[in-house]
Amino acid sequence: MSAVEIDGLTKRYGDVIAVSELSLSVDRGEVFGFLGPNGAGKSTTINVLLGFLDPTAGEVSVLGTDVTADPQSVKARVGLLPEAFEPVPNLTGREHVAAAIETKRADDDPDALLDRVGLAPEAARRPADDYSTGMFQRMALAVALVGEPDLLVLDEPSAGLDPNGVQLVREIVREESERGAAVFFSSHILDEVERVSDRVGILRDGELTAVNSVENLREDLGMGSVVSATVDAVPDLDPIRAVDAVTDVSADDSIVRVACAAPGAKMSALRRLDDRATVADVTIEESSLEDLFEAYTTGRSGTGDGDAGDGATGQSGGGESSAAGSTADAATAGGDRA
Ligand SMILES: Nc1ncnc2c1ncn2[C@@H]1O[C@H](COP(=O)(O)OP(=O)(O)OP(=O)(O)O)[C@@H](O)[C@H]1O
Repeated sequence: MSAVEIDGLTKRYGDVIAVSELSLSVDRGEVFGFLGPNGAGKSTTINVLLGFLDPTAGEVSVLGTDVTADPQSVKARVGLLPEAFEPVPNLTGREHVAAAIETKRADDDPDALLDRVGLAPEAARRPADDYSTGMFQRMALAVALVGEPDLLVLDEPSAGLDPNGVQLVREIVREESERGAAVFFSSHILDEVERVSDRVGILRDGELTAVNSVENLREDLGMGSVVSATVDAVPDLDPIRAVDAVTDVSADDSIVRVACAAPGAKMSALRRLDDRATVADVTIEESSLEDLFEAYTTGRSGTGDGDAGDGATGQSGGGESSAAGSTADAATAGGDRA
């Protein structure tokens, strides 16, 4: 059974189509990165997923339950880190987490959760409305983790975090996925998404233009990698150009650069080069998720023959919406709050 199954989701706000005919599934234990420019429809999708908004059309089931029919039982099994989590005035960080544990009828130790997200005990005893953005984000993450949820929905989990915090989020996402939870998260930090996601979905004007692993998206667009090899003398390069999925070969005095559209081409090209010259050093530069993101959200493909914007797997329509966030949302979904 999938953790998330979205079938033909459309959400309209009056004349605005925020999400259109979006279909998507996320497996248990999978880390799914949800990307898209501002206003693409990410928060709208998340809000529907969690039962905060009703779909205009389509079906959404979470952990095998129809969200529209039974939003409460879905919320009880989901941990949510909303885009905007508003603190309860004067409530300490620890009290926020304790309230979430009570709301979810979970048996977590609040101190252990706060320790896991790196919020020091002294800080946890201070009112959360005095927290820095990063401290607040750590507390909100602890709230999301309450009750070992089967699905974690994280809207911009690294917003406001320092590099150590970003690294911590990555570790927690991995641990949760290893425990068997699905993780559905949106982020504008593409490096983070690439490091942690099994697959990514890219939304553009409410339409899902691509769903795949980053590696496969690179391959689809022909935006693979560039192998740069330092050689003693540049040989005839035609045999290297003849390797399958090699899209370009160039050289200067001692460096041969080979653009590869598929992972397998790198070693084949290198072997041929090594047969014809002495290779002293090699570096490999992968096209970044930034490049892919640009290609899929503007229709501009970087180097390859791929046709960005056609949609590798997904579909949907355009729009934008409001975020799932807020204290109340976290309370009901992931659970906290007094
Ligand atoms: N309550 C609303 N009423 C009317 N239009 C809305 C409403 N909420 C969102 N929209 C529209 O739906 C579209 C999708 O917005 P949404 O917030 O889902 O995008 P997003 O991808 O989450 O953006 P961001 O990255 O900026 O958070 C936007 O064009 C927005 O104008």
